[in-house]
Amino acid sequence: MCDKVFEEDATQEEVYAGTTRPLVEAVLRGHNATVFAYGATGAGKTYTMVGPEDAADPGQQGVMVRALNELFGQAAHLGDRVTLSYLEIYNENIRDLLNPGGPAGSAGGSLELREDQAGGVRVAGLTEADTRSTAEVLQLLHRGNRARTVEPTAANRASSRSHALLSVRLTRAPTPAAPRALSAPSGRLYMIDLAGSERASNTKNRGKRLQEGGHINRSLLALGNCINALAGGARYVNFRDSKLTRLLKDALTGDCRAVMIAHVSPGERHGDETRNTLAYAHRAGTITSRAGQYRDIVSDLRAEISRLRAKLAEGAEGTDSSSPSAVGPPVSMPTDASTQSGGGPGGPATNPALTRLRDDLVATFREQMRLRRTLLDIDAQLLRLDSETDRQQMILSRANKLYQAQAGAPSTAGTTRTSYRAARSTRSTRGPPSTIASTIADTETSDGESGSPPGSPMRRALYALESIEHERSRLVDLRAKTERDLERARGQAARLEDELPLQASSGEERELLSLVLRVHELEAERLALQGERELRRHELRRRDLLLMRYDRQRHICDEIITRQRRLIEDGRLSLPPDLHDLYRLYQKEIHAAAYSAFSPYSAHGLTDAYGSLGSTFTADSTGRGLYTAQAGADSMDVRTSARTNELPAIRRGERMYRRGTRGQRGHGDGGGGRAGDSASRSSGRSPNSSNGSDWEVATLATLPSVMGRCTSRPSGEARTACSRRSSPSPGLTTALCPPASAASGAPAR
Ligand SMILES: Nc1ncnc2c1ncn2[C@@H]1O[C@H](COP(=O)(O)OP(=O)(O)OP(=O)(O)O)[C@@H](O)[C@H]1O
Repeated sequence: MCDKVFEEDATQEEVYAGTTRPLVEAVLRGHNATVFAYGATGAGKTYTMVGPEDAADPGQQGVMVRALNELFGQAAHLGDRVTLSYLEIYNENIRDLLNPGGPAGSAGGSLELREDQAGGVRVAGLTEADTRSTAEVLQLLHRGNRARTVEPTAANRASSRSHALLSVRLTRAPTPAAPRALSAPSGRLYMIDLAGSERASNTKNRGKRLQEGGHINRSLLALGNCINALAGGARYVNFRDSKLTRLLKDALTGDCRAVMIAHVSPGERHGDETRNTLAYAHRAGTITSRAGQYRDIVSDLRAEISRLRAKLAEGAEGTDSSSPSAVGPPVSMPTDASTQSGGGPGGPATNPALTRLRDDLVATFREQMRLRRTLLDIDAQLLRLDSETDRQQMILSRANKLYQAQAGAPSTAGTTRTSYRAARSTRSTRGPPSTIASTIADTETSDGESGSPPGSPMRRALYALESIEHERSRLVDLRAKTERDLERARGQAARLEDELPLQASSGEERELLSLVLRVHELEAERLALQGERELRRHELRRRDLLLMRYDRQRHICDEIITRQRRLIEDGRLSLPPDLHDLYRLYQKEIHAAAYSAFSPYSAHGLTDAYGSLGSTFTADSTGRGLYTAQAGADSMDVRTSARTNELPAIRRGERMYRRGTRGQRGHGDGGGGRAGDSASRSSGRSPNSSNGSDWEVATLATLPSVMGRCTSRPSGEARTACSRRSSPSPGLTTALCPPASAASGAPAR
């Protein structure tokens, strides 16, 4: 669930290094990044983000101070400009923590949110402090922290009653002191100390405190809804429900890496809050989509292009302005012949050292291209495995229920579910899939009593999951190795570029750089296209899964209605007229659907719908997933049952109708719709991409990844935290921290 968990004795430095340092590095490379502290009141969010109020010991300083120190240190070194703003949202009012009184004329210091034409949100009148001195910026931060709304509650002696948002913007300005000027775009880091979620019964808040708690919970709920929508891949996410979500829109979408540090208290009495926090963090964690990694690869490449452009522009400054455009591509793409023979971009080079350098440069960039494509390929395979895992999980949980019902063995099913959930959690921590193996062993040993019979859907799903886990850990390792190789190749290219001015005249140097730039540009376009194509495929798989899920939900609802009706009829209960009308409407609907059910499309739809339980997944030697469809229920059975058992049969008919319609719409091939769909999945092709159908496909808006930090109570209960994933994917991260009641002497909750 969490990418990293921090033990109770984890130091502030460890938590910072495990969660936020990679974000600071990303910001220095021109990305946007966000770190949130989330958790119940008193769980230690402010301690993590800010540090204790009287932190004389630098070791106690929180994430904000550490990140600012590091950013300012690097920025001063590079001559970059850093600006900072700090605000709080208290009772849905925005207050400038660097200027708590607000600008003249503001109502009680409350600032307004304004939307610009591009849909971006800004806070009117918010102070953007511009400083190059680390000491000064820390002073500003402390001043802002002192201005925050803090009140004592039963749960926390100094409870922050507001959400605090610290935003640091890094701007690369071209100055003579900054030789790498324009080498990367500007980046922004948001650091957010959310107010704690709270239960009135625990906090014993009354009056004003209770009202604050209501605002806090409402905005956290709005944030949770956005997270849920993003995690579910929704096309429309409602950020407008609270000021917090409006402000965080940029941080939650687009090219923004994010870490959520979820704070929990492992004490038993905090069980409910811990569970809620973990569920919230887990949901946030699922926003992290591998989809974001495509954009990451491409955006790194684009940053490299900007750097090369800047370098070319710098080189052009001192040369004749009538010479060929320094930034434009004066050379054509290298052909294999030209690059291999040493024939350069501008004709054969006479200087052997320069020829060698050019060949090395081209070879290094070719290697980088190859590695980037490999990364993209691995990500595509991982995406497929993610979808397949979800599918097999659904099959498993369905099969579990069936066995529970048939064998009357809730204990085994329960064990399987629990074990599998644990097994699934090994996915993110890259642990061995041993839990799945032991679950399989469990079900095997309990055969005949309550376990699943050999060859059953449950057993097949477990085996499929086991092979998926093996494949996933192989791919994750391969990805890590490829990233290391890419980093090495980048270093090698940088060294060769540094050697260029020594070996080449400025004209030759610019030509070579133009060549490299052009290669990068073409590569970026290619990768972007490839990535978007893969995202569309993923979106189609996600929608297929969603349809399966809806089918399941409808099936359960139908079952409930049928049984309730039986109860009503058997007990001769009289119905309220409106309910009676609803039943009639329902009956009409399913009858209408039943007629359509026997359309030519139905057989395919039904086979696919029911066959889902019997389909299996295997991975071939290249790691690509193969689907093997197996026969499900056949349409004759259903027609028979339609006569003998009206309600359930009609329900099935309706499902057939919907499937048939979808297949027809997607492929324009009538009854072959779903079959075509299955076939194209088997071959790894998207039905959508293959025929240019009119399906609308939404691309997931993703955060890079979610990290978590869980700190437990200082009194000896665990302090735990979750940290960022190994791969630098964009997303949200989550973490957990302890309530300070023990340390602070606040009353125990
Ligand atoms: N890891 C820790 N080590 C030592 N003390 C801690 C730790 N975590 C929290 N505390 C202490 O616990 C108390 C409560 O922590 P804090 O104020 O950070 O909680 P919070 O989650 O921000 O609560 P709220 O949401 O109510 O503002 C503080 O006195 C803090 O110093």
